[in-house]
Formats: sequence, C-alpha cells, structure tokens
Amino acid sequence: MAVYTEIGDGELQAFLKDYELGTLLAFKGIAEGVENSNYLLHTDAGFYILTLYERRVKAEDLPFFLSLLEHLAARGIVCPTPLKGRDGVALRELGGRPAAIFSFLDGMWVRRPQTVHCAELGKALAQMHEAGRDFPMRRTNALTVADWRPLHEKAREAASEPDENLHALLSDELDFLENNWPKDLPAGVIHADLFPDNVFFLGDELSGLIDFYFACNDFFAYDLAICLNAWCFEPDATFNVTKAHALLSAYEKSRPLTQDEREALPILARGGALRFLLTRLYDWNTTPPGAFVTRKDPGEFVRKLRFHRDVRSSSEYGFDL
Ligand SMILES: Nc1ncnc2c1ncn2[C@@H]1O[C@H](COP(=O)(O)OP(=O)(O)O)[C@@H](O)[C@H]1O
Ligand SMILES: N[C@@H](CCOP(=O)(O)O)C(=O)O
Repeated sequence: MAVYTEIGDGELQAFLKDYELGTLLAFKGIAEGVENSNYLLHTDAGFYILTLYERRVKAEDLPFFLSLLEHLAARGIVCPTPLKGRDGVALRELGGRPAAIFSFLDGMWVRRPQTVHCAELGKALAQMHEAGRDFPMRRTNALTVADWRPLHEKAREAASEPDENLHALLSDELDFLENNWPKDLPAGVIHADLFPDNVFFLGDELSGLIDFYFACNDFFAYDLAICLNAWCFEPDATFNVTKAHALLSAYEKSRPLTQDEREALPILARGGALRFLLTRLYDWNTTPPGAFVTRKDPGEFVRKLRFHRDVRSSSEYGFDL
C-alpha cells in the first residue's frame, strides 16, 4: 500500500493498548498498494498489518469488508483476518481514519506471473466464489457500468491537458458497454481487484489473497475477466492464450462456467479494462503531491482495451466461447 496518513510512535503505542498483541518493537509504512495506508507492525508476539482506510473506501462499507474476511477465513480461504481489541471490536479509529489490524500473511506477490501461477489463481478464485455463497451481507458494486461515464467525466476534468483521442475512444466504448452489458449471469461475492499484487505465493503455491476493498456482489465471470486482464497479458500487451487457458480450466474444476458466462467473457473483459483504465486515469491526475505511493499507468489498460475491441475470433482468446 501507500501511506497517506502518518502515524507517530506514541499514537500507535496508545492505540495498541486496546489489543493483546504484545509490545511494539518496530513499525514501518508499506510503499505498495494504492488505496489505503498500511503499516507493518512488529511486536514481541509477531507481525501484523495495520490499515488506515483512505479516500475511496466508504466507512459504511467497512463492516461488509471485515465480516467478509472473517467469513472467508472461516471457510478455509487464506486471507487477512481482522483482529479484535480487548472489547471484541475490530474496526477502530487512528489518526482520524477508520483503522483495523490484520493477521500477517506469508508470501510474496509475483512480478511476472507464469502459467503455473495463473492455474493457482483460477483454483483459488473459484474456491473464493464458492466460499462466499452463504455470506449474508451484500454490497453493490460501486464501479460498474453505470458508474463509468461519470468517472470518465471526472477523469477528463481532472486532466490539465486532456488527450482528446483517448477520450473519444472511451466515449465510444462507454456507448457500446452501456448498450450491451449482460443483465443476468450467475452472481455472488467477487473480489473485483485480484491483480498479481493482491495474491501471495510461496514458491509456485498460492499462499493468500489480500485487499478485498473492492469486493462486492456482481457476476462471478466479471471477476474472472478482471483476472484475465491482470494476469494473462505480456508486457508488450500481447494476450497469452496459454495463461488464459490455465486460469479458466483451473477455475472450472471447482466451478464450471455456464454457456452464457463463457459467451459474455469478451464484453466483461472490455468492461474490466475500461474500469481500471478510468480509475488509473483519475488517480494519475488527482493523487496528492508528496503521497508515498506509486501511481499506476493508465496506458497499460488502453492497450488491453484496444486488444479486446479488435478481437475478431475466439481463437485469439485461446478458449471456446
Ligand atoms: N495481511 C497481510 N499480510 C502481509 N502483507 C500484507 C497484508 N496486507 C497488506 N500487506 C502488504 O501491504 C501491501 C498493500 O496492501 P493492499 O491491501 O494491496 O493495499 P491497498 O488497499 O492500498 O491496495 C501489500 O502489497 C503487502 O505488501
Ligand atoms: N489494482 C488496481 C489498483 C488498486 O490498487 P490495489 O493496490 O488496491 O490493488 C490497478 O492495478 O489499477
């Protein structure tokens, strides 16, 4: 993650008095991530992650996220578990932000995912979808097709010199997606941001999923499409059909796709590409100066979107539609 809110030693020590997590030995801000402020805490009882929720996370959504993590962990999905204070409450406040402490997960994210990682991801994604089926809370996706046009407007307004060719492309894509977005596909709790930096591995084995702060109720196949975009393109923007096949076939071992889901994958992938392109474009122009964060390149998703728009045959995806 990034660090937007700085925390002092004394403040953190006082905060930790409400927990039974031992004595603080050291702590440091984590540079990775984009959305929230994260710190690695080292106490004499072990390692923990402290998260302070920042601008895009709404306070009213936090009970959904924290309960979801508890629910998934109880069903064997390896994800951060919210830790409760002495009063039994996990969601607290620190530095003027909502805050919570989580279990630390071992592993590293993979910078250049290979086919074996895509297969592990497919298996874990299907298991997560199944584990979420009996989760009783609901959260509407706040970044779905109806939200993209207003976000496009905001991103365009935020740019000091808007790229009019790009905005024409986005406008055209929005017209297409608004008219063709699927209405009725199998749905449930999805992660909605399962990029390589949110999946930990120990060697070639998946060891945990993190960063559930876009999780919501939406089409399962949309989650799969987000993963195809995030994991199956090479740095030169070519689509790797072997990785896509590995991801899909591992997913289908636990949760076979319906024919409607399969046929919807190309448009879901277009929508997924546009969604991340828009948030990256907006963030590019609005990230506070001096924030301890690495902005992500919107151009990567322009190239992915163009690929999907140009596909003429399912063989370009490497799987039957
Ligand atoms: N439970 C965890 N265990 C270990 N490391 C974690 C954990 N949660 C977060 N991290 C570290 O913090 C980084 C950012 O976390 P992330 O949830 O992706 O932040 P953001 O919400 O800002 O995107 C991760 O890349 C990882 O290094
Ligand atoms: N995965 C998104 C950005 C969200 O950041 P994260 O650190 O919360 O995954 C992207 O790549 O645009």
